[in-house]
Amino acid sequence: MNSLHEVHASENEGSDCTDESLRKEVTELGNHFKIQSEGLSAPSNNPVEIKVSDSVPEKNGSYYDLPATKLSELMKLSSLQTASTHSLLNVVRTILDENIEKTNADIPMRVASLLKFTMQEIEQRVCKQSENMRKQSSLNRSREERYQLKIRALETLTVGTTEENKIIMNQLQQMKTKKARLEEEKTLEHQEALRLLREKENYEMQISSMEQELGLTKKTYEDNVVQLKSRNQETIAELERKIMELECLLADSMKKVKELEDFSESKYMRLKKKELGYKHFMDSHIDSIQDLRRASESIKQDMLNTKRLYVEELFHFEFELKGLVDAAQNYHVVLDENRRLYNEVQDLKGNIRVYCRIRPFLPGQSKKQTTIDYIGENGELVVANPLKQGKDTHRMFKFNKVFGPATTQEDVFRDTQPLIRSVLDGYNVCIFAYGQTGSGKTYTMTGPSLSSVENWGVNYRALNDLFNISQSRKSSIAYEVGVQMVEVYNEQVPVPDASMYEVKSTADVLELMNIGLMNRAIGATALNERSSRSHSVLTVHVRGTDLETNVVLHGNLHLVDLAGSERVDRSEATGDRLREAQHINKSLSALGDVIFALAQKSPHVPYRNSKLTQLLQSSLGGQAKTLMFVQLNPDVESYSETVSTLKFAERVSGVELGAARSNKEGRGVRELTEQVAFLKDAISQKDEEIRQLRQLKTNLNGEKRISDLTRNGPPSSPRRHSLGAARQLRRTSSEQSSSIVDVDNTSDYGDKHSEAGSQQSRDELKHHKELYRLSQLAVIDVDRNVSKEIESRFPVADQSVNLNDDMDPLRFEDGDDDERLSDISDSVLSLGTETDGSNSIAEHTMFPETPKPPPESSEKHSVSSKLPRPSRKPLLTGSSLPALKKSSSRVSSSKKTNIGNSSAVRSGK
Ligand SMILES: Nc1ncnc2c1ncn2[C@@H]1O[C@H](COP(=O)(O)OP(=O)(O)OP(=O)(O)O)[C@@H](O)[C@H]1O
Repeated sequence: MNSLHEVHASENEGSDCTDESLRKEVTELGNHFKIQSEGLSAPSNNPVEIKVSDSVPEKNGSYYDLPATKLSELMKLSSLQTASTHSLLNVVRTILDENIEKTNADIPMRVASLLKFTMQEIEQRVCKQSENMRKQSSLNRSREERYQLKIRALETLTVGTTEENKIIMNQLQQMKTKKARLEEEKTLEHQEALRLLREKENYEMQISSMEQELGLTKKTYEDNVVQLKSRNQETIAELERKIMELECLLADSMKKVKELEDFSESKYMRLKKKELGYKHFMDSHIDSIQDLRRASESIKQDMLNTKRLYVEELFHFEFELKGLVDAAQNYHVVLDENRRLYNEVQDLKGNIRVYCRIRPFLPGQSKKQTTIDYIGENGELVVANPLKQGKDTHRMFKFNKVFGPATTQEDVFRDTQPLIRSVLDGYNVCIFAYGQTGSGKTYTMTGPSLSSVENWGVNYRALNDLFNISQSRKSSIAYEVGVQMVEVYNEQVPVPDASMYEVKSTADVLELMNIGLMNRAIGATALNERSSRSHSVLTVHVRGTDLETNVVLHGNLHLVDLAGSERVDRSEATGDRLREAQHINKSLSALGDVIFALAQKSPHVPYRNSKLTQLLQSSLGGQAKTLMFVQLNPDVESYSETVSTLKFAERVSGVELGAARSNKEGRGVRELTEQVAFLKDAISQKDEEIRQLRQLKTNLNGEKRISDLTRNGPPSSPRRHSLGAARQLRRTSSEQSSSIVDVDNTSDYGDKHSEAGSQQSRDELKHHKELYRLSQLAVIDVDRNVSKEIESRFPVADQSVNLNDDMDPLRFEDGDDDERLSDISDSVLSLGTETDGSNSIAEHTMFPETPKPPPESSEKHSVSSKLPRPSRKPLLTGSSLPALKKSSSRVSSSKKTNIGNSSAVRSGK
């Protein structure tokens, strides 16, 4: 090749310098390729190739065992630098293999494996590269040859024509370009070779670091081994020492066991001895225990006996205690029973019941001091004056019942109800409220307002109750309930002919009461804004007929709301109020006198002293059941009034009226009625005889008779005349919506009004009186109520008896003692007198006067009027209410103009 280059160089010498330099380059390139190809692809042929077997041991030797100096020598050898890659890699692989074999540690092994793997890879790549380069080199050689051929051909041609030279030059130029390209490729390959060399260096560095690591690991391992060995020796020494110790301990223990065995042996011996001692002791004590057990058994037995006795005792105590508890529990029952029995005794004795009610302080009076100190459950009441000190400041009273300030209207009525209901059994009942002004009489009797049922007072509740019960009993007893309301104002007595209103429903009752309330005289005083200035009497007449036996019963209920007593200095009354107060006080002191007389069982009871006592006469003196509500104002300023009221009430509670009797008319009455009918026939016969005699006398006397008639009026008795006059009065008052007292009856018993008549008339009168007395006595003998039956059979006689009944709305029956009878008649007389006097009879009735039946012939009157009979007042029904209101409002207006002085009545007198 060199020769070829030289040939080419010589051939090209002198042609031109460009060709020369080109040729040079081609030659250099060819040399380079040669060197390359020789170095890489044929190491064995390389003359400078290092024979590895020359310098390092073959497989039977070891790089590992080589000393460091030898290794550095090898590294310094220039032959290594020129050695083939394959040889070097073989060296690396050998070293690694050796390292792996020599070291046991895992990590160097793995690293070595990795290194080996990498080396294989490098080797493959290097081989591949070498192959490529060899191919390239052979390709280049073939190309070069072709080029040489071409160059020669071209040189040959150059010799030819210039043109050809030019062409060749062009071709040469092309070749130069190609050459430049090839040089570039060569540069690239060179760079690649450099890169590979660098990689190789890197790998070598890695290998050296790994070697270092391996060295370190080995060192550590060796250190560890040394440490372990020293530790092992220490442990062995320690164990040996411990074994020695344990052997010592074992020897000690053996010694101790021996000692313990000796000790336990001796102890066992001692215990054995003790056991024997105890056994003896036990044996000696068992006997004593047996004795004790026996003693305990007997004590136990004693205890059981004691216990049994104790239980029996307890049981006995329990029984007795139970009895006591029962007795204690029944205490209140017994108390109630006692109270009931006491009431029954009172009933039998006919005592006036007294209920005391204390009103609460009114709104605005809360700061006032109370006089009520104690209210007992059994009617005890203690009052005290908190303003006075001392031991006698407390006063105790006892009544049938005391209602405290918190008592409701319903509570009050509940305790009154049985009394009221007895009216339906034919008893006469009177309930009146007494107390100083403003103490709550109207509140108890009427209630503060009718708007709510809770406020209803005794009156409404009583009427409602009676009405309801009468309705519920209507299948067995047919009841007629009539109501009458009168008012006594300024000592003026009620109208005798006040009509009765038949109650058909509760609504009727309410309407009637409202009318009554509207008409009541009230006025404002310092003690009560709405002070009642009159005594109000609500009378309920009940007539019941037993539908089976035909027994008829009559009962009257009088509900009286008295005007309040008052100290005029406190009530600050003047003018009309003062006059009213005087009348009220006068009537109430008269009531006190009557009560005093009754309590003393005095033979004379001064009923006549006031119209009020006349009104209450039959309730206080008859055989009625009477209840008084004593109303108290708790205010300390009313202390003196309270005490005097309570004293009065105490006196009232001591009044014995006698056992009340039911007004039943049974078979006996009917028999008597027949007797009366017989008497009536006899009287008729006598009358007929008298008439005939009178006729005969008239015929005989002629002129004289006519003059007598002119002077003395028609041939009638003075009584008849009296009746006629009375009827005339009645008619007059009837026209003026008022009525007047028929004084007929007064001539029967008294002589104050007997007129001077003929002797004949006197005889006649005497005769009639005798007949009446006979019939009356007969009636009284059997049953006092028979008089009513008699009266019912003699319609004409009604007028005369009506007089008494109407005069005295509270009259239930005739008095049974002469004094009382005389009182009644006297009172009637007084009334009769008063009709002509300044004290006119006030007509406070709210009932319109019902027209009286036309007077019968004088003849008939003259006979039938000989016997009295009760009034047959026409009963109004619900449909009459408008008329009632009309009448009532008229009366009301008359009061407004001149209260208490009925002008109508006055004008009629
Ligand atoms: N139990 C009570 N509970 C609440 N307020 C009552 C009670 N009793 C009375 N009052 C009130 O006391 C005031 C006086 O009562 P009431 O008019 O009934 O007395 P009175 O005795 O009838 O008086 P007078 O004799 O002057 O007519 C009224 O305002 C009434 O509402």
